[in-house]
Amino acid sequence: MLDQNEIYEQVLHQWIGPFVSLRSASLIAAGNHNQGIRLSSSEGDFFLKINFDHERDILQKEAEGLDMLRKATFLKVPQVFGAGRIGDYNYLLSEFIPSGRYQLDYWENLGLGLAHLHLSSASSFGLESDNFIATLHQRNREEDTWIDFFIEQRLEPLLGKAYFDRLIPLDFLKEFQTIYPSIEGIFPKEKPALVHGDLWSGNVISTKDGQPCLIDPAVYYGHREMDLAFSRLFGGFDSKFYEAYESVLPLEPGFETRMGIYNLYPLLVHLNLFGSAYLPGIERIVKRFVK
Ligand SMILES: Nc1ncnc2c1ncn2[C@@H]1O[C@H](COP(=O)(O)OP(=O)(O)OP(=O)(O)O)[C@@H](O)[C@H]1O
Repeated sequence: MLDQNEIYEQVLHQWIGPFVSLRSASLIAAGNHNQGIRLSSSEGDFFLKINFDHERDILQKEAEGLDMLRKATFLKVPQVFGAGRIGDYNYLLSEFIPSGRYQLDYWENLGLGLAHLHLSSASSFGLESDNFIATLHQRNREEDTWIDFFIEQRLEPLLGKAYFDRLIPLDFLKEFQTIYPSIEGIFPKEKPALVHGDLWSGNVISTKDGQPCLIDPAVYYGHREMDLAFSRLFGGFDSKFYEAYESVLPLEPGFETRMGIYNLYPLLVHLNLFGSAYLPGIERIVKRFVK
């Protein structure tokens, strides 16, 4: 049986070349579901993300998402070398991003770069295939309207899962669904925009040059305000980020009211992943929209 370093070296041989030799491997991130490992080699450093999911190609989908982001924005996104399975591991091998101190234009560039990303459009909301947000299956069946996509592909699957897993009672599931008609008219009509899909502060890291780098996406063509709402959920980004974004793509009036509705999705993600501590936040938003 191969030891861990031999497995890492095999991954390097497959994607970097037969000549590369591993010098060291160090665990730099032990997340909720994955491990992040810095591989130092004769060809430089690489970032290896692994998990032990036996059935699902979560990191293959993440690799595809990173590639889509890289093609659509001038922001830094790690280059992907490969993804797949070896032994029990599901892995993603990418460029290692050494970190540095934020430069003064960090937030401004992040705002401009996100706006650049959102200028990538498609003819419908969704994506050719499903992917994942953290370890949750994310449905992307294409829909012509944002409201249909948001309800059918985002809210309903996770609401149903939460009920099935006994995280919410039937009464609340029904109350939640009563708000659908009243939210129909609140979204500004916009073209589908390529979104990062999981845009919170932990998924933007600083490069050696102190510039923002996007990681860990859950991409699809959605309403661009999803990314902005999500970015405000856990503390928010610097105000320079929002100013720069709006200098390119201003928001329609009423975003503050709509924000809670968009954030029902990441809150449902958290409810399903981490449990009922996230339910009161969802209940508060739903109550505001119950007629
Ligand atoms: N390409 C990279 N180069 C260097 N470090 C990286 C790279 N990608 C991620 N990291 C580091 O690893 C950490 C975890 O990465 P990532 O968010 O992709 O993992 P995760 O398991 O999905 O995390 P979580 O469960 O917290 O969402 C990041 O916060 C960052 O510090």
